[in-house]
Amino acid sequence: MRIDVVSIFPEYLAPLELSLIGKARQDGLLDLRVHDLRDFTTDRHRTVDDTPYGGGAGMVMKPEPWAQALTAVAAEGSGDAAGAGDSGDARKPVLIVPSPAGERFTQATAHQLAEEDQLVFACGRYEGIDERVLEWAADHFTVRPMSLGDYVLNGGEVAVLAMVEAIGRLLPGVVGNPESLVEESHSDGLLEYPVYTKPSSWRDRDVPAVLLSGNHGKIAQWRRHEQYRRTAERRPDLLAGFDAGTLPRADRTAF
Ligand SMILES: Nc1nc2cc(Br)ccc2s1
Repeated sequence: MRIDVVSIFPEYLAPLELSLIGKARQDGLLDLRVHDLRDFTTDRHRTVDDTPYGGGAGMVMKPEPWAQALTAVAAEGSGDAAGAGDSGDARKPVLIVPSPAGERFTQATAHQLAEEDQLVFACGRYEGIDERVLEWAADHFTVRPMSLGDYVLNGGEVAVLAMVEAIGRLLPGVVGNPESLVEESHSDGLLEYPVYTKPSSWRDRDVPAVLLSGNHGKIAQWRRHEQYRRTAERRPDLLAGFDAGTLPRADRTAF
């Protein structure tokens, strides 16, 4: 997979050189490139913003630098994709625009995006990007404004760090033990169960006895119960679409 990130603060994306994602890049499992939007300006001041039509506070990101940057990264990516296979049927790259006004990014979204050939992340700043950029981009990209939650940041970079990690860790070979991707929060519609390690008694708090029993059937049942209990307590909204029939019988009406 190829990922391009366009930002006026490319150094914000430096954490993507570390840890699992950094190693995936070194191992050639992920081709991630960060671009400075100002490199696509043409004036001596490398201007990327201007005042909003209709008035109001703050500044809006100018359209032309974005069009230049997105055209460049799409062209680079299509060259890679064409090289990847003789079919030449590379899909349009996906343009992900972090925004409080976007669709909700979930674990399901991460799995879906991990299947794409190229992702391009456009990091807005100020009051946002001129809307005509997203309209224009629809001819060249699948455009997806994306929200991590109902709060406002100062720019899209922090959201991109989170999404790239959530997507990158799903790529083949990135996580050492793929099994660890299976029992995670949201992987089966529920929150994950609590985990424990040595010592079995710590500051007068004991590990649940079932986990020391060696009875794998009971352990699996206890873990499922805990997933459901936690989800009912912390995220009842997730239970709306959940099939309780997959629960141990005693749990089906317990909450
Ligand atoms: N939650 C989010 N807030 C923001 C703010 C700006 Br400015 C750009 C992107 C995002 S995503």
